[in-house]
Amino acid sequence: MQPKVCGSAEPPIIEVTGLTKAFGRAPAQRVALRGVDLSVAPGEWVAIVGPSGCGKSTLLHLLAGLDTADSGSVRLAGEEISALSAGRRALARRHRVGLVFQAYNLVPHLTVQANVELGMRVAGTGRRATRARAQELLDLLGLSDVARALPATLSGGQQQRVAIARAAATRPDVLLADEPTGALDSEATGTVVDLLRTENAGGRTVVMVTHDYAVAATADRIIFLRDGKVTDERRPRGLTDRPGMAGVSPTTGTSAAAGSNSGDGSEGPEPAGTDTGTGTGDVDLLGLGSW
Ligand SMILES: Nc1ncnc2c1ncn2[C@@H]1O[C@H](COP(=O)(O)OP(=O)(O)OP(=O)(O)O)[C@@H](O)[C@H]1O
Repeated sequence: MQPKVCGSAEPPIIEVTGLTKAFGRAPAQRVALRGVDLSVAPGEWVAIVGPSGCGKSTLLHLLAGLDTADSGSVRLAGEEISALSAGRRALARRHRVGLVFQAYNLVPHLTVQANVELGMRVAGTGRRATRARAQELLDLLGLSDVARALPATLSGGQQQRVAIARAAATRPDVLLADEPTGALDSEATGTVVDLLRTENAGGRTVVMVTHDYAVAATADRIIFLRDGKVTDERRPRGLTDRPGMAGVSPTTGTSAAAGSNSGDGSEGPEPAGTDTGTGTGDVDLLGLGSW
């Protein structure tokens, strides 16, 4: 499936206007979002990047309906979720959204497999289909060996992959992922990016927050957030030219984004020879300056 672009005839699956959010009260108030507008087309893959504390996770939480904004609107598939009660927001989320939290939020007393199956069971998916889908994701993410283990016995990277498998399991319309590769080495990062690409190709809209230049560069579009505002957006490569991350090391700098521009008018990466991303912020994959 060809990723779609905002501005296409189809209405956006996510539409955010004038979103503001602050925490606490003056003088200790922290303003997280200061009027964010964002449209995401169905089937699009968007990366949200920006410095620590600029509001990325807050935005993701509001998109998921986990929290409410002080003002502004969040429409998910045309439904104004900011106006819903917490219970109705939870229902909208359950039907449409898969969430990968920064803290994973796995259920500690359930095995890896049971965690991955959880959403499907809640949704009433049949037993055989549930097993098959869980097995497929565990295989893809290299977790089959730990299917019967409890989350606490896994490494951080393994737990992160379980969280991703759980979020993707129900084939939600929208996958929202907060730092989905934050705890992973370069090989596992490639595996997760490949999985996100597969899910995206299957029609899922993906919105991910990331600090990793190379991971951001795999998206159709990168949104830059700073001080609670969208300051820029870029298309790291042509929409018809989506080189894989498999075999590409985001930590050694041979990035997917170092491929050629497709010449379709989208904004290309820095020319070959430019240092590529490491996730440590020491080189500048897209010529973006510091985030
Ligand atoms: N529950 C909360 N209570 C108080 N302040 C909060 C809360 N959540 C976020 N903030 C504040 O809102 C601002 C934005 O936080 P947010 O977590 O959205 O940033 P971020 O860009 O995701 O950061 P990071 O990259 O470090 O995860 C920060 O100043 C943060 O301290």
